[in-house]
Amino acid sequence: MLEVRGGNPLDGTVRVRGAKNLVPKAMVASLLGETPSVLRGVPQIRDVEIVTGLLELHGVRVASGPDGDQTDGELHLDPADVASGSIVDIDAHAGSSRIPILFCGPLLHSLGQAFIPDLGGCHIGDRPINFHLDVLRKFGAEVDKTPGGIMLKAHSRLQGTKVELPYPSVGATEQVLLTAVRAEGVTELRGAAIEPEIMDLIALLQKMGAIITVDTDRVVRIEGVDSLRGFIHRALPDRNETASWASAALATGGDIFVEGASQPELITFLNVFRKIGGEFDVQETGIRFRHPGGKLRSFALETDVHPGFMTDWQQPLVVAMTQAEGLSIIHETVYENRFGFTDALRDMGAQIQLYRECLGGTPCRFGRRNYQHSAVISGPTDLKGTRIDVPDLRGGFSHLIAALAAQGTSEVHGIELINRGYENFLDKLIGLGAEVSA
Ligand SMILES: CC(=O)N[C@H]1[C@@H](OP(=O)(O)OP(=O)(O)OC[C@H]2O[C@@H](n3ccc(=O)[nH]c3=O)[C@H](O)[C@@H]2O)O[C@H](CO)[C@@H](O)[C@@H]1O
Ligand SMILES: C=C(OP(=O)(O)O)C(=O)O
Repeated sequence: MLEVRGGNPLDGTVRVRGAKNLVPKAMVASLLGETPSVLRGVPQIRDVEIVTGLLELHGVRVASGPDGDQTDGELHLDPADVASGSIVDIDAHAGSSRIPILFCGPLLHSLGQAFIPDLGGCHIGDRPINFHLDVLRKFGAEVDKTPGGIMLKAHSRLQGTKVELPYPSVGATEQVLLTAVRAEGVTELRGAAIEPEIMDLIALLQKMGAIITVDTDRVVRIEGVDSLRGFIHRALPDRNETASWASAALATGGDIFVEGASQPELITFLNVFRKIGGEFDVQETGIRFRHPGGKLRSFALETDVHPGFMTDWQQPLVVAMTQAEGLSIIHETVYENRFGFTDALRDMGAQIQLYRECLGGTPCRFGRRNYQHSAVISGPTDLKGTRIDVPDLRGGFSHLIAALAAQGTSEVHGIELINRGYENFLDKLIGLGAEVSA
């Protein structure tokens, strides 16, 4: 439990390192190499710990670089002794993260079999894995669902195939990439996701010797090769953590320099940030975000796949939007159930109404299906401290920002969920002047 005394602007500098949505996947990719890999910019977050544990269970030696992992976050990954882990030990990771599903392709190539525990991740919708399993079957894998997870077998080398994703899923695109690079023959993927973290994964796989072409219209072609070598790679910075700190600056009337933030992956976010009334300054070593004083402006937006407005930015920004003048509208088109965190904001005094209709120009998969996936926020409203139970990663960070923007004291329970994607967030908050005590 964290006690948060709100009402003061957050002011100062925080540093972001490698992206939560790339680093654990890059670690999985090291399984594909015949020589060791070096990954830099690795943050100390729970998802990295989970994947480290899973890799070690499969015989990969994982060690920090010469400076520990303090400055450069360097990780050495040596897959020389890859072996099947014990199902009981692997199963202990059930429900921990979404990354285990990406072990399928690399383990099938190395060992001909894989056991994948049930996935975890944020509870923001059903999050099925049907695309992943369909794709793996197309490559020739035998897939059996068991009570504790999924058992996969490859009786011979996996074969390149043609895949068309019904929706540009990030994870399913990564599944195809990590499987196709060592399959026999060519794989053509249509309907691919093209998020910056996927492009960074492709860059890393290319360093390993993979042959991957990204064509127009979400088409990716992969020519399978017989073997790959290890990589040396610096992970792209975490654009989602950056957007979270930017929203924290706006919500609390503060001024935060995010060291390590990179502009190109944030163009869409920066446009919205400016339109709402926030100011930013892109510098050589990062981006400064600040509330310039005066009133914030309401705004209507729809979340979407890249290059649209990233769904993971939505939750922290909603907190800032409770401070904007007039009606703001958010249509969530990626997840059917990502507004649960607004209950706590309403308890704090925010005026947020949820709707089942698509409140935006883009008809989405959730229209007429009884999901509350649009929100109307009426502001500005004063927020007051309350007791909050953290529901998930971004929702939890958003609740912290709300507690810091609120008058009075809040009790925030379950903050350990936030560690899954925000490195040292408590120290960072304290460094920004937040009054928090555990
Ligand atoms: C670890 C990681 O990188 N997580 C990110 C990744 O999640 P993740 O890779 O899980 O998200 P996806 O892009 O796969 O999911 C998008 C949508 O597709 C649906 N879907 C997905 C797979 C499938 O087999 N069947 C299916 O129906 C999902 O339920 C969801 O509605 O991309 C999301 C969308 O940018 C981000 O919010 C997450 O932060
Ligand atoms: C939804 C998220 O993550 P995950 O896919 O790991 O649950 C997120 O980072 O906001």
